[in-house]
Amino acid sequence: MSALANHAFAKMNGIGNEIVVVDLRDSKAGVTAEEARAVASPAGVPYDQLMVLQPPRLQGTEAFIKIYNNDGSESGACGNGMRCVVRRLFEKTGQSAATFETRAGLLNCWQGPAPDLYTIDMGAPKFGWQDIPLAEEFRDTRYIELQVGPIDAPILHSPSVVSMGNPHAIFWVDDVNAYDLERFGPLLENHPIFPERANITLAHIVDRDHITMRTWERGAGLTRACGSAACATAVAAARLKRANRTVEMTLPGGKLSIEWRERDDHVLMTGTADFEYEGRFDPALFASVA
Ligand SMILES: N[C@H](CCC[C@H](N)C(=O)O)C(=O)O
Repeated sequence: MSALANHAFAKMNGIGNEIVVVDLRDSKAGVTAEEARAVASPAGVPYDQLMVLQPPRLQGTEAFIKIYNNDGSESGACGNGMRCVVRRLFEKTGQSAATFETRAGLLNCWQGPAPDLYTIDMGAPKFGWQDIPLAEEFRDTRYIELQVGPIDAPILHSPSVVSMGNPHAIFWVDDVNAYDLERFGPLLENHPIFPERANITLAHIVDRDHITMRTWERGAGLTRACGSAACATAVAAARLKRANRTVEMTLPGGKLSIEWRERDDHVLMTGTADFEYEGRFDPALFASVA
């Protein structure tokens, strides 16, 4: 039987990014892609990302976290999901700081500057074409050659690309709502230039301190917020010298503050996390899962 049958979960969201948190630290079991998809089914607890806490592998960490998209694929990073995990831990233990391990490395997290704010150190961005990864060499990833639409009149073109532990492409536009992201998102997410697919963001630099954005997520589709995309966008804008290293990001679901710290190149993301409800998974969800 699935380890998730009757297991407790928490439904949360990070500025509208739908998150389910499952604590499997007391179990040897992991979650398969099939189980992750079963949870995401309409009869389950639909989510953008499923955050699974597994027993810590390294001393000084709270847990090893596996991050699933609702299509069952795994991601190395999920900024909004991390704030949800952190809020839940802090509320249960009274801690105000914690370190977690994910596929992309160690993440330090702490209570933000107000009681409802949480800060995640998302680590250093990577810009090398092999790091994103891209399928072919681009020396300068501040803009890469990629477009959708007619060759002589592209609708979207020349994105910046960044890895935040997961792949991001950011298209700079004047109005993030003027494009049919639901149509272009899947084409760009699955473009052969991105061998591991990519999260696709439309971003508008309002001024040096403020950016508006919308994201089509790899493996999850349109979401109300993508924290790692907010980090990637802030970094890409600063790299182009079009924004400051500390910026406020406006996403469909709310706001995030991003600081790309000079001292160590790390990206700090601060925002809220909301608890919605908790429950136990219906075993029937996993009936057809091996
Ligand atoms: N919503 C998440 C990102 C999920 C990333 C995922 N879509 C991928 O890279 O596969 C965030 O807040 O950072």
